[in-house]
Amino acid sequence: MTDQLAIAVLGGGSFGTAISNLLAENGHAVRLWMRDAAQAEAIRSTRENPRYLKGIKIHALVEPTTDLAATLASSELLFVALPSSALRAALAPHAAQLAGKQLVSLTKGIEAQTFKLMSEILEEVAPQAHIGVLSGPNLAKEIAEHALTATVVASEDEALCRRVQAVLHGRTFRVYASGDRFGVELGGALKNVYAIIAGMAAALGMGENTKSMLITRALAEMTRFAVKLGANPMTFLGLAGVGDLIVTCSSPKSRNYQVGFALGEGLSLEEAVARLGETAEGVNTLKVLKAKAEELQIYMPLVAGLHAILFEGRTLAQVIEVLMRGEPKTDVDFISLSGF
Ligand SMILES: NC(=O)C1=CN([C@@H]2O[C@H](COP(=O)(O)OP(=O)(O)OC[C@H]3O[C@@H](n4cnc5c(N)ncnc54)[C@H](O)[C@@H]3O)[C@@H](O)[C@H]2O)C=CC1
Ligand SMILES: O=C(CO)COP(=O)(O)O
Repeated sequence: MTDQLAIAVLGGGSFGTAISNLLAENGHAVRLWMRDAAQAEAIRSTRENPRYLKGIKIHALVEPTTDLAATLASSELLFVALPSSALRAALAPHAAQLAGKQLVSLTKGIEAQTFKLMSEILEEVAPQAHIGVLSGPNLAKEIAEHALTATVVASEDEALCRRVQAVLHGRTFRVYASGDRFGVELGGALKNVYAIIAGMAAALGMGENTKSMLITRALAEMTRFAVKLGANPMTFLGLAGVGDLIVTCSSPKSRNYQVGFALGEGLSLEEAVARLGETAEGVNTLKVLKAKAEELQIYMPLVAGLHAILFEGRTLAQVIEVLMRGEPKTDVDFISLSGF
């Protein structure tokens, strides 16, 4: 073991499990908290998480647990990999135990009622904690299979960044640091929406020019939005911006892409989400992003188009017609909008 730091991962889904394994492979004992006792018992006895990460052996240093209070009390560094819809409700009752701890959000979503990012919720719930986020092109299954991967840890707290690098950086996983927590986190949340669009385009057999146009215009759109909210546009050229956008918009392993693909095959949104049976943050993010873009009057035609298809009864053909007929624009207008 490299040191005796007490580490926990909250959330027994595919990402929480994959990150726990990386920490354990680096020599750290990890408590992996999940709410489902049967799942914890299954992991303990079979050393696999078949529901969320089939076929991956779970390291002996990963200890599944269902006791959240004890896990928080005994850990100094906590990685939070809960769905965005669950994060606040899971942690708020335990706020007192989080003071002084290092909390790193792995969750790529936006809270529906408040438009808060997950690290902002952590900050609100635990104002005395040290807060960071981890984001990048990080498909859980590939991480678990030791595909060479890079990520970004972002925080104003340099000691937190250094500690996360120390415990997670490894033979197959590079951890870069950033001071732009907001930009890194926003990139991870926004790209999920565009992955749904990319999945639809793939199901409809659209060409490579179309896929490239979609990804590039998605980057322009999400950067324009982020700049308006005060983020540094340069962050969107990094791993947590264009890096994550590329992987999620081009891989059938992405759950958001899978939802889009199912929609493109003709399934309803409810059917597509039910068939997936895992977290696809982009559906909720689409709703809140559309409302926010309208409120702030930010031009986001791809977001508006997907929203029109999923929630306003428009057909794909109608939306494509509107998008392609829109007046010609400047290519990289979003950069010139920045104050950086
Ligand atoms: N899977 C991936 O490749 C990656 C996922 N993420 C992010 O990680 C977050 C978690 O996603 P996954 O692990 O992929 O999800 P998943 O769909 O694989 O698993 C979700 C887990 O959360 C648990 N859960 C749901 N509601 C809960 C609640 N109220 N209290 C406690 N546990 C609850 C489920 O039981 C399950 O264990 C998401 O925000 C996702 O965007 C980020 C990077 C990569
Ligand atoms: O964020 C991810 C990869 O970086 C995972 O994407 P999905 O949630 O769409 O599977």
